[in-house]
Amino acid sequence: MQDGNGLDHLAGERAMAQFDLQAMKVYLAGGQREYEISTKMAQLVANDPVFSKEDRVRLARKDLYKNSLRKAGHAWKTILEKGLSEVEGLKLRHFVDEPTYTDLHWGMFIPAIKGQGTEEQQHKWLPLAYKMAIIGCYAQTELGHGSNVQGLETTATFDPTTDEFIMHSPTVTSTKWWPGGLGKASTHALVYARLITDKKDHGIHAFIAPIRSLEDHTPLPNVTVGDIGVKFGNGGYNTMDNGFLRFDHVRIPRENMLMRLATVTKDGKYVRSNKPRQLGYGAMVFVRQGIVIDASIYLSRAVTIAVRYSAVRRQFGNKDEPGELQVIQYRTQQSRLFPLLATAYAYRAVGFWMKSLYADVMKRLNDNDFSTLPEVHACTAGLKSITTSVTADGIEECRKLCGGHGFLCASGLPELYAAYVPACTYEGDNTILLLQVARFLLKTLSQVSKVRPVGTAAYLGNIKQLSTQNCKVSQGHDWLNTSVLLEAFEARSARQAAAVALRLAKGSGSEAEFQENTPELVESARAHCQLILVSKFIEQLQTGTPEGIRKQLEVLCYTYAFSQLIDNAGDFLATGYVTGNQIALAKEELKHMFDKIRPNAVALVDAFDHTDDYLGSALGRYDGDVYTHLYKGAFKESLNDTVVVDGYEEYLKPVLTQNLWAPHSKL
Ligand SMILES: CC/C=C\C/C=C\C/C=C\C/C=C\C/C=C\C/C=C/C(=O)SCCNC(=O)CCNC(=O)[C@H](O)C(C)(C)COP(=O)(O)OP(=O)(O)OC[C@H]1O[C@@H](n2cnc3c(N)ncnc32)[C@H](O)[C@@H]1OP(=O)(O)O
Ligand SMILES: Cc1cc2nc3c(=O)[nH]c(=O)nc-3n(C[C@H](O)[C@H](O)[C@H](O)COP(=O)(O)OP(=O)(O)OC[C@H]3O[C@@H](n4cnc5c(N)ncnc54)[C@H](O)[C@@H]3O)c2cc1C
Repeated sequence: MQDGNGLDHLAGERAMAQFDLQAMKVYLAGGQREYEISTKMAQLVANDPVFSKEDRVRLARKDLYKNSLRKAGHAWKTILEKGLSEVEGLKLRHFVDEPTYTDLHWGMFIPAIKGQGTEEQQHKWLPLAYKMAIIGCYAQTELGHGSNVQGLETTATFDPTTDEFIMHSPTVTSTKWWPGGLGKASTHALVYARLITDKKDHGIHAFIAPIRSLEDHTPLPNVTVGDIGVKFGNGGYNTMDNGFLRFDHVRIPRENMLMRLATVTKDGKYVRSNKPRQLGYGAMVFVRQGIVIDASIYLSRAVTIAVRYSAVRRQFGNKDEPGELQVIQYRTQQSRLFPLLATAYAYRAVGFWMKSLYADVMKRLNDNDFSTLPEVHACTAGLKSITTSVTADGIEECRKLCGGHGFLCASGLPELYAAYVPACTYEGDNTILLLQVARFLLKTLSQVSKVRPVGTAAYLGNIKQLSTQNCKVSQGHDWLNTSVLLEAFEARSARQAAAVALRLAKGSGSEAEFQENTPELVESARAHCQLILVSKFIEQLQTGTPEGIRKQLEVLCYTYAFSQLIDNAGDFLATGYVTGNQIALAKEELKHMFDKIRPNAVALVDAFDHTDDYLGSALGRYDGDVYTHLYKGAFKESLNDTVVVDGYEEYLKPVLTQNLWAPHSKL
């Protein structure tokens, strides 16, 4: 979508494209309707001055937060006034492009009530939440515990004499700490606390606690609440009011405990339902599945900036060609940049698949079928972990790929990184999540002779064959076969998992031995997730991709798979499945893929359809007019508000005119 001044410095690049750009845009948007909604919402946001992102990195925290409240309020008003649908509203929020309290309200508070509330409770709370008459957050993490949910200390003690729970924060470490939207905006918190009835601790359950007055927004009696402070980077995640919260024996009605998974009766009896307690983690699973597509979006933004800039930027040259070379011509630039481009495409395809996986498990849960829950948990946890780690590192790599100018906030990359990098921690620390995948793999392997693995773990059913047969590639083009590639990833993953499982099986089964093997367990989980990513990219590509884009997607798919193979060559070699020579052949094939991407590179990032407003980058502009806009941008810098800097009289002038230190100088 062009919104520059008409002069297209990248026109030559675009003329080289060999695929149907429009069809690719529609594919990446997830369909024609999604594409149209996206286009409409992007324009709506770009044309509304309230949503301007200008100066965000220069604002002081108070102003930044107030402006973010203004935008969130305006977004809600726009949704209501224009009668936007849910999908349109979500897209509008997406283009407003800053973390805010409504994310937690819609993304976690409401899903948790839906998943854990009884019908009666949903009836009571959801209408209020849907019209935003209350604002909710998800208050799970505490100062002392985040990953270890079972270690949370906040208590909810039932008092049968008044039919109430007493919410209490018994220690400093029990202070709720981090929940987004809690600090300043929320009126209600979904609090995870230890349920205690008749002195018995039943473990962690969810409660809806009112925390601020609906009259004047002041904290309710005996509630201490506020913002935890400035976070990493300028702008970035600082638009969010991550908060702290303490209760001092605060009473809430018994009905405020979400009772779909367990109930407390009026006389204080605790009754568990026959549903798995892990459903209490449902809101996390929901967000984790959404994070995969989100990773693709963030990575594609960074890659769009780096590809366009690399096509504009010229350095050095060679005696065979006149003028200087575009840096995108350099093999080293291509070998750092094109795999990231392919990764953004891979995550988009896998993100679409995740949505269908999630829809399927929700349907099953409604029918009381819990059989696929462990696999879905492993998939969402594992792919959340891998995709956020790679994306955060990928954004930083794109910054470096843009040289010095990438370090300027005008490139858009520092703020993008600051906003994105906490995704490696929230919704589950990435190592903790890989350990969950590893536990799932160990369990699957331990039962493999009795229970045939299904879904993404099905390949483990062929463990014998995968452990004995080696890769048959003898020439480069042998790698250009998706079955050959898939088998390589399956064999590597199966062998890594089997090796660590065997080592553990030979031991005493102690927790210490498990701990000793956690680095290998994490590596085997990563191998399993990389297999899922490669296999689902291939699968998506083979199911109904339009003709005009299939070839390019194939090139990207091979690029992704080869670069994964090469980046993890050590693991592949250590399993004995491939030889050094086979890896070398894959490297050559990867270079051929780079040659195929090169003429399409700019069009492939155009296909993500990020507007200039959304990208917010002088380097990634659609028209490639980088230097004019970097130069113009410098005049927006507040230090340049005056020609002579504020501070000259007090601090510069004495240095320049009084020669204060000169008599003592040895120079
Ligand atoms: C940017 C967002 C992008 C897109 C999202 C799209 C839409 C949503 C829109 C907006 C969202 C808005 C904003 C998001 C941004 C930030 C918000 C951040 C929020 C948070 O961070 S909330 C707090 C998150 N906290 C965690 O993730 C904690 C991590 N810890 C855990 O998950 C658990 O404690 C852990 C590590 C799994 C251990 O739990 P526990 O001790 O209870 O279990 P065990 O280890 O004993 O395991 C028991 C058993 O249960 C299985 N299991 C564990 N978890 C799950 C699960 N979630 N589902 C199913 N099953 C689970 C486990 O495997 C064991 O099985 P086994 O007995 O071995 O068979
Ligand atoms: C921006 C942001 C927004 C957030 N929003 C929310 C929110 O809305 N609601 C909410 O409730 N929470 C929220 N959180 C909290 C977040 O979910 C937790 O920070 C996260 O789950 C990690 O937990 P932790 O901080 O306790 O890390 P820790 O578990 O203390 O991790 C510290 C280190 O120890 C390692 N480690 C810990 N245990 C093990 C182990 N068993 N084996 C090996 N290594 C281990 C980890 O890998 C990590 O390297 C947010 C956090 C951030 C940064």
